[in-house]
Amino acid sequence: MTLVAGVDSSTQSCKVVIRDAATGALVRSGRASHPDGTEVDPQAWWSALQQAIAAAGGLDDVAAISIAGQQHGMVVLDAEGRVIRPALLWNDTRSAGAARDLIDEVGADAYAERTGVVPVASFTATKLRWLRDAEPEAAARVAAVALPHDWLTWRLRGFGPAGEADAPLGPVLDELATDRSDASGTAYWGADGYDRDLLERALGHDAVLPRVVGPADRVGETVAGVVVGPGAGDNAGAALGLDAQPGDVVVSIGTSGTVFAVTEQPVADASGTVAGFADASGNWLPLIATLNAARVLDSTAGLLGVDHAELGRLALEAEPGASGLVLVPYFEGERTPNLPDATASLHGMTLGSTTRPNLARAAVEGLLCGLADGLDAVRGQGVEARRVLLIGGAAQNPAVRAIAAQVFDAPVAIPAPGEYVADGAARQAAWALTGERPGWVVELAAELEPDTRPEIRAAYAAAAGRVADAASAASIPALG
Ligand SMILES: Nc1ncnc2c1ncn2[C@@H]1O[C@H](COP(=O)(O)OP(=O)(O)O)[C@@H](O)[C@H]1O
Ligand SMILES: O=C(CO)[C@@H](O)[C@H](O)COP(=O)(O)O
Repeated sequence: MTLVAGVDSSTQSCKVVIRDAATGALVRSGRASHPDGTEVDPQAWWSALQQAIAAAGGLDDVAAISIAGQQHGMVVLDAEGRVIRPALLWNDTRSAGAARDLIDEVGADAYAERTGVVPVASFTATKLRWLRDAEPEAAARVAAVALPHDWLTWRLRGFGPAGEADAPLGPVLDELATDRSDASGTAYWGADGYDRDLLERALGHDAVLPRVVGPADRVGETVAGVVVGPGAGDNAGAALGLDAQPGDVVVSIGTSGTVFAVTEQPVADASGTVAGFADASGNWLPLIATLNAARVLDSTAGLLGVDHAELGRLALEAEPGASGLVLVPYFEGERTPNLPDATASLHGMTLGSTTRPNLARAAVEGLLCGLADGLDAVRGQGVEARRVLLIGGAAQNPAVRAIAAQVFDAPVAIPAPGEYVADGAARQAAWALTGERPGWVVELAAELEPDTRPEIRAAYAAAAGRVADAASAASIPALG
């Protein structure tokens, strides 16, 4: 049996799956946690990757590996291959002002046309601009800019800072490599490749960027001779892992909430709502992302003093609409809509509505309504949604599944529990190894017909609209 490995180095953890290259059967798996915070030393990801590989039984009998990972994180390296400062992650909003500055200088239309995206705080370019302005000495030392999966792939192949025992090949920056999907989340890459003018505007000078290789290209080998594939951004990895087809819209509820589909044509939304990313198969991946997803439930469960199972039971005890209680869940600011400084708010509190079941339900409804707005936006770019494929940690919750069928106006299919980002990376590893895209079958655990309750989204839209109005009123300077 030929084995391949796939990795998801995500925000909260590193997951490794090892599968039979021929059938896709899961042979073994492992995971390790990542530190909390929106600023993380990449060394923690490297340690977690090694722990997760060990927990999955190691790579001695594995023929190929690919790494998918959280998108956009800024990993800056000096000329000796050392990480200059902790990486700023996709959910770090300190670069919101830098995003506005870049749009003012370049224009939203020009950004959308050149890169498929309009900068928001999540994207790498804005983090580089923040570095240039806030930490100019660090910015001046930047010799190369990588993303989390690019850097891990480089380290796995034996490159790294000079003198490190686990980096025998040293700091060869030109050996950094990536794929289209992750490059497309930088806001300095477009269909024609890197846009060096946009990189220099952001960072203040040119730098080595990872070579962008094709979806099935090998980027090299590990020191032990395991073939290494290009890797991918995590959402593109999930689309590949699910083998998403036209008509499938994937909704992922992990640390981020994302809504995306694979399309043959690129998207350029100058409003910036839908990001026109690339996918991991040579196509495109229009996507919206929210900053507040599974952790809305983590937080609400903590507040109620219950575990996820009990939170779900409570939520299903309440009526649709939670008797008027609405949670607008912008705990970490928000990206869609673009409200980086927002905080979460609870609306419709009365003596009658303020119950534990209603609060549990309002949390689930709030996070799903944000994603339903995202589904509308993705559809607005011409994407057809014949069904929603619901994945990510929170998709395991029965209340999330049932309420998804009430909030989304399309059938909801729940793939069998699995790590679809890591699975996509494993498919890519098999593709790089054999030259053929695997045809592994994805099983469904459940299929739910729409049970649409429009009152849920109507109440949410009213409350979220008030939050957006208050934010824009606060940003208008007073007269006189
Ligand atoms: N049954 C559940 N109900 C609700 N949330 C859950 C459940 N199981 C896991 N989660 C949450 O899902 C998140 C992890 O999901 P995952 O897709 O692995 O995220 P990421 O890939 O961003 O690290 C955690 O916040 C975890 O608490
Ligand atoms: O910013 C985005 C997509 O644009 C996020 O989807 C990140 O890629 C983080 O993913 P998870 O850790 O939530 O899977």
